[in-house]
Amino acid sequence: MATASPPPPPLLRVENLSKVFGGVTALNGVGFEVYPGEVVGLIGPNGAGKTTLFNVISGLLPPSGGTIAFCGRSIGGLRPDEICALGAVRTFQSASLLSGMTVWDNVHVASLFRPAERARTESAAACTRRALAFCGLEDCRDEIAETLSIGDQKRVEIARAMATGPKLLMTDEILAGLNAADSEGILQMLQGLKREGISIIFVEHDVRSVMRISDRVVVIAQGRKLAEGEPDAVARMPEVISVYLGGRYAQGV
Ligand SMILES: Nc1ncnc2c1ncn2[C@@H]1O[C@H](COP(=O)(O)OP(=O)(O)OP(=O)(O)O)[C@@H](O)[C@H]1O
Repeated sequence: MATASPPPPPLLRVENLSKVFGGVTALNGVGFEVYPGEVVGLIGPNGAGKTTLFNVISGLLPPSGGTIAFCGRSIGGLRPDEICALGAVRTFQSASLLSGMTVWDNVHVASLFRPAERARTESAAACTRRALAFCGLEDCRDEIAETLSIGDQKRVEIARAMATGPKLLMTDEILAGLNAADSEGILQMLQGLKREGISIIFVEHDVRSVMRISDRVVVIAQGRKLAEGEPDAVARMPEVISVYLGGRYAQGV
Protein backbone atom coordinates (compact mmCIF):
# COMPACT_ATOMS: atom_id res chain seq x y z
CA MET A 1 0.00 0.00 0.00
CA ALA A 2 1.35 3.44 -0.94
CA THR A 3 2.04 5.68 2.02
CA ALA A 4 1.21 9.37 1.80
CA SER A 5 4.33 11.55 1.70
CA PRO A 6 4.69 13.77 4.75
CA PRO A 7 3.87 17.47 4.25
CA PRO A 8 6.89 19.73 3.67
CA PRO A 9 8.17 21.58 6.74
CA PRO A 10 6.81 25.11 6.99
CA LEU A 11 8.94 27.95 5.67
CA LEU A 12 7.71 30.17 8.50
CA ARG A 13 6.29 29.05 11.82
CA VAL A 14 4.98 31.68 14.24
CA GLU A 15 4.01 30.37 17.67
CA ASN A 16 2.29 32.13 20.57
CA LEU A 17 3.67 35.49 19.40
CA SER A 18 2.97 38.56 21.49
CA LYS A 19 3.92 42.23 21.26
CA VAL A 20 3.13 44.74 23.98
CA PHE A 21 3.55 48.53 23.68
CA GLY A 22 3.20 49.90 27.23
CA GLY A 23 -0.46 49.31 28.04
CA VAL A 24 -1.38 48.18 24.50
CA THR A 25 -1.23 44.48 23.63
CA ALA A 26 -0.91 44.58 19.84
CA LEU A 27 -0.31 40.82 19.42
CA ASN A 28 -1.57 38.22 21.83
CA GLY A 29 -0.60 34.56 21.31
CA VAL A 30 -0.69 34.61 17.49
CA GLY A 31 0.36 31.42 15.68
CA PHE A 32 0.32 30.31 12.05
CA GLU A 33 2.49 28.69 9.41
CA VAL A 34 3.44 29.54 5.83
CA TYR A 35 4.47 26.68 3.54
CA PRO A 36 6.82 26.91 0.55
CA GLY A 37 5.20 28.53 -2.48
CA GLU A 38 2.02 29.44 -0.61
CA VAL A 39 0.17 32.78 -0.64
CA VAL A 40 -1.33 33.48 2.79
CA GLY A 41 -3.78 36.39 3.00
CA LEU A 42 -3.70 38.19 6.35
CA ILE A 43 -6.80 40.26 7.03
CA GLY A 44 -8.44 41.98 9.96
CA PRO A 45 -9.89 45.31 11.04
CA ASN A 46 -7.84 48.50 11.51
CA GLY A 47 -5.60 48.15 14.54
CA ALA A 48 -5.84 44.33 14.52
CA GLY A 49 -2.04 43.96 14.63
CA LYS A 50 -1.19 43.13 11.00
CA THR A 51 1.59 45.69 10.54
CA THR A 52 2.94 44.93 14.02
CA LEU A 53 3.12 41.25 13.03
CA PHE A 54 5.19 42.19 9.95
CA ASN A 55 7.36 44.51 12.05
CA VAL A 56 8.14 41.69 14.48
CA ILE A 57 8.67 38.96 11.85
CA SER A 58 10.94 41.24 9.79
CA GLY A 59 13.02 42.25 12.83
CA LEU A 60 11.98 45.91 12.97
CA LEU A 61 10.59 45.30 16.47
CA PRO A 62 11.59 42.60 18.98
CA PRO A 63 8.80 40.23 20.08
CA SER A 64 7.56 40.45 23.68
CA GLY A 65 7.01 36.67 23.74
CA GLY A 66 6.62 33.60 21.56
CA THR A 67 8.77 32.17 18.79
CA ILE A 68 9.36 32.77 15.08
CA ALA A 69 11.15 30.11 13.04
CA PHE A 70 12.17 30.70 9.42
CA CYS A 71 13.59 27.76 7.45
CA GLY A 72 13.74 25.90 10.76
CA ARG A 73 15.89 28.59 12.42
CA SER A 74 14.78 30.86 15.25
CA ILE A 75 14.77 34.47 14.00
CA GLY A 76 12.95 36.27 16.83
CA GLY A 77 15.03 39.32 17.77
CA LEU A 78 17.46 39.16 14.80
CA ARG A 79 18.16 42.42 12.96
CA PRO A 80 16.16 43.24 9.80
CA ASP A 81 19.25 42.89 7.58
CA GLU A 82 20.00 39.46 9.10
CA ILE A 83 16.43 38.30 8.48
CA CYS A 84 16.50 39.73 4.96
CA ALA A 85 19.75 37.90 4.23
CA LEU A 86 18.06 34.66 5.33
CA GLY A 87 15.34 35.27 2.72
CA ALA A 88 12.40 37.00 4.45
CA VAL A 89 11.60 40.52 3.20
CA ARG A 90 8.69 42.94 3.53
CA THR A 91 7.28 46.01 1.84
CA PHE A 92 5.90 49.02 3.71
CA GLN A 93 2.47 50.69 3.65
CA SER A 94 4.11 53.84 2.29
CA ALA A 95 6.73 53.17 -0.36
CA SER A 96 10.15 53.25 1.34
CA LEU A 97 12.20 54.27 -1.70
CA LEU A 98 15.65 55.78 -1.31
CA SER A 99 15.31 59.52 -1.75
CA GLY A 100 17.00 61.15 -4.75
CA MET A 101 18.15 57.82 -6.19
CA THR A 102 17.30 56.27 -9.54
CA VAL A 103 15.15 53.19 -9.97
CA TRP A 104 18.29 51.19 -10.84
CA ASP A 105 20.14 52.34 -7.70
CA ASN A 106 17.13 51.63 -5.47
CA VAL A 107 16.97 48.05 -6.72
CA HIS A 108 20.74 47.58 -6.89
CA VAL A 109 21.15 48.54 -3.21
CA ALA A 110 18.50 45.96 -2.29
CA SER A 111 20.30 43.28 -4.31
CA LEU A 112 23.34 43.69 -2.04
CA PHE A 113 21.25 42.02 0.73
CA ARG A 114 20.56 38.83 -1.25
CA PRO A 115 21.44 35.57 0.53
CA ALA A 116 25.06 34.39 0.26
CA GLU A 117 24.07 31.29 -1.76
CA ARG A 118 22.38 33.54 -4.35
CA ALA A 119 25.36 35.93 -4.39
CA ARG A 120 27.57 33.03 -5.45
CA THR A 121 25.49 32.36 -8.56
CA GLU A 122 24.22 35.82 -9.61
CA SER A 123 25.99 39.20 -9.55
CA ALA A 124 24.24 42.20 -8.00
CA ALA A 125 23.91 43.79 -11.46
CA ALA A 126 22.37 40.64 -12.96
CA CYS A 127 20.01 40.35 -10.02
CA THR A 128 19.00 44.03 -10.45
CA ARG A 129 18.40 43.58 -14.20
CA ARG A 130 16.25 40.50 -13.58
CA ALA A 131 14.12 42.26 -10.95
CA LEU A 132 13.64 45.33 -13.19
CA ALA A 133 12.63 43.14 -16.14
CA PHE A 134 10.23 41.09 -14.02
CA CYS A 135 8.52 44.26 -12.75
CA GLY A 136 8.41 45.98 -16.17
CA LEU A 137 10.71 48.81 -15.07
CA GLU A 138 13.51 48.61 -17.65
CA ASP A 139 12.39 51.76 -19.48
CA CYS A 140 12.48 53.94 -16.36
CA ARG A 141 15.63 52.53 -14.74
CA ASP A 142 17.41 55.93 -14.90
CA GLU A 143 14.53 57.99 -13.50
CA ILE A 144 14.47 59.18 -9.88
CA ALA A 145 12.24 56.57 -8.23
CA GLU A 146 10.17 58.93 -6.09
CA THR A 147 9.15 60.98 -9.18
CA LEU A 148 7.33 57.99 -10.71
CA SER A 149 3.57 57.45 -10.53
CA ILE A 150 2.34 55.75 -7.36
CA GLY A 151 1.70 52.57 -9.36
CA ASP A 152 5.28 52.49 -10.67
CA GLN A 153 6.65 53.28 -7.19
CA LYS A 154 4.86 50.17 -5.91
CA ARG A 155 6.50 48.20 -8.73
CA VAL A 156 9.88 49.51 -7.58
CA GLU A 157 9.01 48.36 -4.05
CA ILE A 158 8.38 44.86 -5.36
CA ALA A 159 11.52 44.95 -7.52
CA ARG A 160 13.54 45.95 -4.43
CA ALA A 161 12.05 43.08 -2.46
CA MET A 162 12.62 40.64 -5.32
CA ALA A 163 16.26 41.73 -5.69
CA THR A 164 16.98 40.53 -2.15
CA GLY A 165 16.33 36.98 -3.42
CA PRO A 166 13.52 36.21 -0.97
CA LYS A 167 11.92 32.90 -0.09
CA LEU A 168 9.17 34.85 1.71
CA LEU A 169 7.72 38.24 0.73
CA MET A 170 5.43 40.12 3.12
CA THR A 171 3.41 42.86 1.38
CA ASP A 172 1.71 45.49 3.56
CA GLU A 173 -1.26 47.12 1.77
CA ILE A 174 0.63 47.19 -1.53
CA LEU A 175 -2.61 47.96 -3.43
CA ALA A 176 -3.53 51.01 -1.31
CA GLY A 177 -4.07 54.10 -3.45
CA LEU A 178 -3.80 52.25 -6.77
CA ASN A 179 -6.30 52.40 -9.63
CA ALA A 180 -7.81 49.20 -11.01
CA ALA A 181 -5.24 48.77 -13.79
CA ASP A 182 -2.24 49.26 -11.48
CA SER A 183 -3.78 46.91 -8.88
CA GLU A 184 -4.25 44.25 -11.52
CA GLY A 185 -0.62 44.64 -12.61
CA ILE A 186 0.63 44.21 -9.04
CA LEU A 187 -1.62 41.16 -8.44
CA GLN A 188 -0.28 39.52 -11.58
CA MET A 189 3.25 40.28 -10.43
CA LEU A 190 2.59 38.62 -7.07
CA GLN A 191 1.14 35.58 -8.85
CA GLY A 192 4.31 35.50 -10.97
CA LEU A 193 6.45 35.50 -7.82
CA LYS A 194 4.39 32.60 -6.48
CA ARG A 195 5.07 30.70 -9.72
CA GLU A 196 8.79 31.27 -9.03
CA GLY A 197 8.27 29.45 -5.72
CA ILE A 198 8.26 32.55 -3.48
CA SER A 199 5.85 32.40 -0.53
CA ILE A 200 3.83 35.54 0.16
CA ILE A 201 1.99 36.93 3.17
CA PHE A 202 -0.46 39.39 1.67
CA VAL A 203 -1.87 42.05 4.04
CA GLU A 204 -4.62 43.94 2.28
CA HIS A 205 -7.97 45.59 2.97
CA ASP A 206 -9.14 44.88 -0.60
CA VAL A 207 -10.76 41.59 0.40
CA ARG A 208 -11.66 40.51 -3.13
CA SER A 209 -7.99 40.61 -4.12
CA VAL A 210 -7.05 38.69 -0.98
CA MET A 211 -9.62 35.99 -1.69
CA ARG A 212 -8.51 35.82 -5.32
CA ILE A 213 -4.78 35.23 -4.88
CA SER A 214 -4.56 33.54 -1.45
CA ASP A 215 -4.28 29.79 -0.94
CA ARG A 216 -5.17 30.28 2.71
CA VAL A 217 -6.43 33.21 4.76
CA VAL A 218 -5.59 34.07 8.38
CA VAL A 219 -7.85 36.55 10.16
CA ILE A 220 -6.67 38.51 13.18
CA ALA A 221 -8.64 40.89 15.38
CA GLN A 222 -7.52 42.73 18.51
CA GLY A 223 -4.14 41.02 18.35
CA ARG A 224 -5.50 37.45 18.34
CA LYS A 225 -6.00 34.93 15.55
CA LEU A 226 -9.73 34.77 14.92
CA ALA A 227 -9.90 32.29 12.06
CA GLU A 228 -7.89 30.48 9.40
CA GLY A 229 -8.77 28.45 6.33
CA GLU A 230 -9.33 28.39 2.60
CA PRO A 231 -10.65 31.72 1.24
CA ASP A 232 -14.21 30.55 0.52
CA ALA A 233 -14.55 28.88 3.91
CA VAL A 234 -13.21 31.93 5.76
CA ALA A 235 -15.55 34.25 3.84
CA ARG A 236 -18.53 32.21 5.14
CA MET A 237 -17.46 32.13 8.82
CA PRO A 238 -20.00 34.06 10.90
CA GLU A 239 -17.34 35.40 13.30
CA VAL A 240 -15.29 36.78 10.36
CA ILE A 241 -18.38 38.35 8.78
CA SER A 242 -19.33 39.86 12.11
CA VAL A 243 -15.89 41.29 13.01
CA TYR A 244 -14.54 42.28 9.59
CA LEU A 245 -16.23 41.36 6.32
CA GLY A 246 -19.80 42.44 7.06
CA GLY A 247 -22.75 41.16 5.06
CA ARG A 248 -21.95 43.05 1.87
CA TYR A 249 -18.97 40.86 0.92
CA ALA A 250 -20.92 37.59 1.38
CA GLN A 251 -23.72 39.00 -0.79
CA GLY A 252 -21.22 39.93 -3.52
CA VAL A 253 -22.02 43.64 -3.24
N1 LIG B 1 4.87 51.76 18.02
C1 LIG B 1 3.69 51.63 18.63
N2 LIG B 1 3.48 52.14 19.86
C2 LIG B 1 2.31 51.99 20.50
N3 LIG B 1 1.24 51.33 19.98
C3 LIG B 1 1.39 50.82 18.74
C4 LIG B 1 2.61 50.93 18.00
N4 LIG B 1 2.44 50.31 16.81
C5 LIG B 1 1.19 49.83 16.80
N5 LIG B 1 0.55 50.14 17.95
C6 LIG B 1 -0.82 49.75 18.33
O1 LIG B 1 -0.91 48.36 18.12
C7 LIG B 1 -2.20 48.02 17.60
C8 LIG B 1 -2.05 47.29 16.28
O2 LIG B 1 -1.63 48.23 15.28
P1 LIG B 1 -1.23 47.78 13.82
O3 LIG B 1 -0.75 49.00 13.11
O4 LIG B 1 -0.33 46.62 13.88
O5 LIG B 1 -2.64 47.32 13.23
P2 LIG B 1 -3.04 46.99 11.72
O6 LIG B 1 -3.85 45.75 11.76
O7 LIG B 1 -1.85 46.99 10.86
O8 LIG B 1 -3.98 48.23 11.36
P3 LIG B 1 -4.27 48.93 9.93
O9 LIG B 1 -5.11 47.98 9.14
O10 LIG B 1 -5.03 50.17 10.32
O11 LIG B 1 -2.95 49.25 9.29
C9 LIG B 1 -2.98 49.33 17.52
O12 LIG B 1 -3.72 49.49 18.71
C10 LIG B 1 -1.88 50.37 17.42
O13 LIG B 1 -2.31 51.61 17.91
